[in-house]
Amino acid sequence: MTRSPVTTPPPEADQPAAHFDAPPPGSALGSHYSRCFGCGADHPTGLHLAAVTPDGATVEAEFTVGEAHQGAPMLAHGGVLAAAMDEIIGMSVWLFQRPYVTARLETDYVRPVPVGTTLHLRAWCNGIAGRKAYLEAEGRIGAPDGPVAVRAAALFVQVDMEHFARHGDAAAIAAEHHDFEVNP
Ligand SMILES: CCCCCCCCCC(=O)SCCNC(=O)CCNC(=O)[C@H](O)C(C)(C)COP(=O)(O)OP(=O)(O)OC[C@H]1O[C@@H](n2cnc3c(N)ncnc32)[C@H](O)[C@@H]1OP(=O)(O)O
Repeated sequence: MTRSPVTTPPPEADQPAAHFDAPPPGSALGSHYSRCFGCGADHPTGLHLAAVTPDGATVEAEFTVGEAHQGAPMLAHGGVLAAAMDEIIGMSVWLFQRPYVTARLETDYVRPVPVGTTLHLRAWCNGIAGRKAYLEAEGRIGAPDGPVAVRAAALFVQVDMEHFARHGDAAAIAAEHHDFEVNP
């Protein structure tokens, strides 16, 4: 992965550890918002990613590129692929049971991804320093050990729930959302 210093954990970063209340190994993570473009079941044209954590430390999901996702003829749009990477990384910080948002997302496009391809997405955290989480993801063609098509590195920053309540409906967020434990 070509990564800038912004998405590289500093030497003093802590090793990430899942929250005691995080989804256990082998379980599905569910959607963080039903109308989310990345994971919401109610989004009419979204990516509909459904992530699982096989081990409590990484998350995985599959994304099949459809005709609605084209950039060049019969090839996936780079922005859609970046959205998929953002989403799978966003799901991986769920393991910490704290609200984070993307501050920076860096993406390497390694191979073209034709319509009809199933990308196997995987994300994990490389370190946490204060409010900052340093994360990475990859998308492989056709199988979990298939050729890498996309890589991403990201800096996510922890926020409080007010961040979302300022623009969304606070009651609706509370009704469908996990109760994040901000001070475990
Ligand atoms: C209901 C639950 C829903 C769950 C949501 C899942 C989301 C899925 C992923 C997404 O798509 S999120 C949507 C896209 N992202 C955004 O809309 C975030 C927009 N940006 C912001 O809201 C603010 O800029 C941000 C919260 C990221 C930071 O603002 P703050 O005022 O809270 O913090 P500050 O600016 O002091 O930055 C904190 C630290 O992060 C660093 N930082 C922030 N943004 C950075 C950046 N872009 N690049 C590099 N460093 C950055 C900043 O330098 C600083 O470092 P130090 O602590 O070392 O001084």
